[in-house]
Amino acid sequence: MTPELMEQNARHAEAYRAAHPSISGNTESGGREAGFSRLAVPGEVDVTHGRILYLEDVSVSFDGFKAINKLSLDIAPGELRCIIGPNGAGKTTMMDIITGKTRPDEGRVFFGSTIDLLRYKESEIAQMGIGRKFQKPTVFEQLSVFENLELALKTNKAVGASMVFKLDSAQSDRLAEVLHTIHLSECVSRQAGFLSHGQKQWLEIGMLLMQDPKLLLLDEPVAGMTDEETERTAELFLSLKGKHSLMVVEHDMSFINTISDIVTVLCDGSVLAQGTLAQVQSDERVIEVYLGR
Ligand SMILES: Nc1ncnc2c1ncn2[C@@H]1O[C@H](COP(=O)(O)OP(=O)(O)OP(=O)(O)O)[C@@H](O)[C@H]1O
Repeated sequence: MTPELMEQNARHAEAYRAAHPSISGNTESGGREAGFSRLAVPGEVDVTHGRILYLEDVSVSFDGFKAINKLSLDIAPGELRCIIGPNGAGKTTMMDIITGKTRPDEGRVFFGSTIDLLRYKESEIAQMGIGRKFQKPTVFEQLSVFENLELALKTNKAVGASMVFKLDSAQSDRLAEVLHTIHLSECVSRQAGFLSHGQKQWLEIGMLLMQDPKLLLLDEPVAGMTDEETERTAELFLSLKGKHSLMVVEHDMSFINTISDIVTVLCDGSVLAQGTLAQVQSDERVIEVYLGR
């Protein structure tokens, strides 16, 4: 992480806090005011109440063990929310619930103000515009960067199951834009199997971006990356926020420091603390369970 990049985001966070004085370490709503607010349009996610994602009193147990325990959390449109917490805190399970992989025993999970995610299947939730990136990159190693991105469009229902697939000009433009965003314009013909670990992660993020997701859930995106790749990933995420909403689970505090506005600390399946990184880092409870003394 260069000092310039950290400084740049520190300035950004400062400006953000100045513009949103209601954000404090203890707000349940976190960065609710952080993003843009749009009028409700039929077929679009209704974010007129300033929330793209809303979880209320969500619980799930596995064999009697409460992995998620009355978890309440919300995210503003365009926000980049960082989630930290000790191993077993429930971070992955929370993402499983949002994406429909795991059904909670109780609670409410809404996408915007009107879409009750608990009524939909995992595939339907993905189609709605919630993209998920798991820790390990899962690109098609035999295919080129271009073909991987093209394939991401083919999986979009709107394209249909046509055997002969040709990009229209809008799709070509989108692909070029995504290539640029993920810093892979120069590797467009390279076979994905020959990319570095970081480049594979960016390619997979690019595949999600091809479908223009409204919300991106990213699980430990910089694990295994070099310092330079981590830095470029920070730049990438900062460039995505505002256009997309992002939820990033990470353990790398330097990375979190560079990208975060609001950090939510999960512990024992619920929110232990929330605020700027500096606020949660000085919270005795967080130091006790996660950051160490
Ligand atoms: N399908 C399952 N069956 C049984 N227990 C589970 C299941 N999924 C998760 N758990 C348990 O729930 C708790 C929360 O797990 P989860 O993977 O969500 O934590 P996490 O915060 O993502 O941890 P890490 O940082 O290690 O990835 C853990 O104790 C885990 O063992």
